[in-house]
Amino acid sequence: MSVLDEIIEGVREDLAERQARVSLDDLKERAAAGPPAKDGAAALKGEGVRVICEVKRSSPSKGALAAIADPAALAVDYETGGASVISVLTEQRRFGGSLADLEAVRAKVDIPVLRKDFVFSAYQLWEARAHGADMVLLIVAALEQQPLVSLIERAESIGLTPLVEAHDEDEAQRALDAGARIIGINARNLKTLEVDRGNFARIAPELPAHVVKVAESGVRGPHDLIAYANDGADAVLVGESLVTGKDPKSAVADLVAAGAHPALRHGHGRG
Ligand SMILES: O=P(O)(O)OC[C@@H](O)[C@@H](O)c1c[nH]c2ccccc12
Repeated sequence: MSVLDEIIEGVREDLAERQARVSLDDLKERAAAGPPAKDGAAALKGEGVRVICEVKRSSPSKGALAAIADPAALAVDYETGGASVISVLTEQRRFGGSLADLEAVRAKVDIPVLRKDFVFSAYQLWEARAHGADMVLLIVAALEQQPLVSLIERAESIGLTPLVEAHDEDEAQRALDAGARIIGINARNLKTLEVDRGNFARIAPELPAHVVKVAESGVRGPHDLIAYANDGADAVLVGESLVTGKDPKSAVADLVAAGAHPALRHGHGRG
C-alpha cells in the first residue's frame, strides 16, 4: 500500500465518524449562514508570483514540524507578510490538522483560505464551506476521473474554487480534461514522498496559458520561488520552510518581494 493509500484509509475512518455526528443538512445550513466564498482564482492571478502559505504541523515525510499552538496567529503573520491565500491542512493523523484550525484561521484573515485535505466526497466539500473555506484541494492521484470531474463541478457550484493537484504529465492531462482552471504541480510524489523540483519545469510549459499554475512543495526560500517563476509559476505553495523558520512574517515578505520583482513580470521572466 502506498503512503497515499494509507493516508486515505485514515481519512475515510475519521470522515465516517464525523458523518455519523453531523448531517449533510447541518453543514449546508452552516454554509448558508456564513459569508459567501471569496474568489480564490482572482487572488492568484495578476502580476508577479503569488504566495500561498500553509499552516502545517507535521507531515508523513518529516514527522513533527512545528507545534503551532495558535494557527490563526500564524495565518495573520502570513497575511501581514503579504500572502495571497492561506492553506490550512485539516487532515488529522499525518498532518496534525483539523476543521477547527480552518475555522480559527478563517475568523482572523481576510484573504481566501484553502482547505488542504484528501477530499473524495461532496460531504467534505460542504464541510470545507461550512468551516469557512473558499478553496479546496483536489488530488488527481487520489481520485478516479469521474469523481474528479464531479467534485470540480460540485465545488464550483457551492462557491469553492478547486486547486487541482497533479504530479506528473498524465495527472496534469487528467486535471485539464476534468476542467481544472487552477492546477498545482506537486514536487512531492504522494505515493513515495520523493521530492523532485524538476516536475514543475517539465509539466507547466505544457499547460494552456489560461490555467493558473501553482508550484507546490519544496520551496526553501526566494531562490526556489524565482526558479519556479522562470518556469512559469503564477503562485507557489509553501509550508515547511515557513513553519520551521524563526520569523514566518518576514520569510513570507521575502518570498513576496522576490515574486514581485520587475524582472519576473510579463510572462514571469520569459518575455
Ligand atoms: O511543506 P512544503 O514542502 O513547503 O509543501 C507544502 C505543500 O505543497 C504540501 O504540504 C502539500 C502539497 N500537496 C499536498 C497534499 C496533501 C498534503 C500536503 C500537501
